[in-house]
Amino acid sequence: MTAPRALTIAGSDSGGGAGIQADIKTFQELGAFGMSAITAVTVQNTLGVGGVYPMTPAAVVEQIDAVGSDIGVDALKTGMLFDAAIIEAASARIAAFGWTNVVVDPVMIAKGGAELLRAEAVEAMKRYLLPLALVVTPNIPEAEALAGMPIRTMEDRREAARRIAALGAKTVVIKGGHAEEGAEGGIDSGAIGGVSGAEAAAAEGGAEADHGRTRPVESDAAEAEAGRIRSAESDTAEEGIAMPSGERPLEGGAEAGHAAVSALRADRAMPDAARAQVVVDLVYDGHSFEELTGVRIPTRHTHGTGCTFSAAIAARLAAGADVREAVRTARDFIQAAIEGAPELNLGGGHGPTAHWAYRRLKREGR
Ligand SMILES: Nc1ncnc2c1ncn2[C@@H]1O[C@H](COP(=O)(O)OP(=O)(O)O)[C@@H](O)[C@H]1O
Ligand SMILES: Cc1ncc(COP(=O)(O)OP(=O)(O)O)c(N)n1
Repeated sequence: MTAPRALTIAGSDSGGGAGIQADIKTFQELGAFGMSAITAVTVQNTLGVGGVYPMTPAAVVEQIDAVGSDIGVDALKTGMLFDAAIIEAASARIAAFGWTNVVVDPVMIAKGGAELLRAEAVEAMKRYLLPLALVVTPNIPEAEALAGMPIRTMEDRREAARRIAALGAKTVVIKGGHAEEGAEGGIDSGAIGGVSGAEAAAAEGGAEADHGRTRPVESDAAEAEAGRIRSAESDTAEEGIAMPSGERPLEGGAEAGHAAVSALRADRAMPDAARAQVVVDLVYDGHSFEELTGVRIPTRHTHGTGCTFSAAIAARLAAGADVREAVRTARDFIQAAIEGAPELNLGGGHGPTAHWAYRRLKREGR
């Protein structure tokens, strides 16, 4: 019996908040032994990306082969892959090793605007990598690029998830960090608007941490029978908001955010301003949708959130969790990490998240 083994194929972030560094920290926090195949070295801090030095595809392959042939891999994630040649080479090795616990974070553009994937490489990602993905975790701009459509509403998000699943990914998680949930007309049909760093910074300090964390919004017929608010059992059925079994209002802290998340589950009629206080990740397994809702933390310290989220999924898969459990744990992990970010207080720009926060909450029994 070996320890859970997790590999990241991604870029290095000298600032330590994203990329390989975030992945290895996350693996460690969740009890997986972390390994890396570095695709590019970025010159990066909280203020942005100052340079990108890609590896050759052969060097990436050698790293993958070195760990795959000796140590072994229970789950892997991909992050910044930079160009089509690296995507094609890495995909070929993943397929050759027969690895199936594959989490693809289709990193394209850093929050500061730097290009981490060449635009022409999107086609290679769709062709070579997505068919190998057990889970793919695009943010909204990435989902737009992969699905080839704009995303303004939750129904758009569902359609984009269907299109991305059709490319071969078994589970699609369209993350909501870039969305202002239900800014118009509700979470199910409302427009999705970008949240700028400046807006987030302006709002910072407006709410303290929520320790209630992720509340799944199920879409399944059994839940409906149990008297949930609304449900959908499949892609074709009505999809909507339902209250998970045993659900109680969130407790303690971030009162406005709590109220928004609770209202979202209990009553679809709520002010737009309140809806903007939730963050929703949409999960699609090819059959049904699930919405994971959490309190939106008003902070600019979200550097590396996508890397951390996907690494947490991979770590849990490496330990034997199923996809559903892995994604939920990852959502809780990133929520805790963002809540803990202000205590780090690092850098003058978009600061990193606190990778140890989830473990600390667990240790405290929360
Ligand atoms: N302000 C926030 N408050 C709570 N969770 C957030 C916030 N911003 C992002 N997240 C969560 O972090 C994860 C990464 O989301 P996102 O920021 O959309 O990805 P990326 O870093 O790839 O752009 C998702 O689970 C999302 O729900
Ligand atoms: C080396 C490297 N890889 C990925 C990213 C992007 O990280 P992500 O979590 O998607 O979000 P931001 O860091 O851009 O906020 C990165 N910056 N560097």
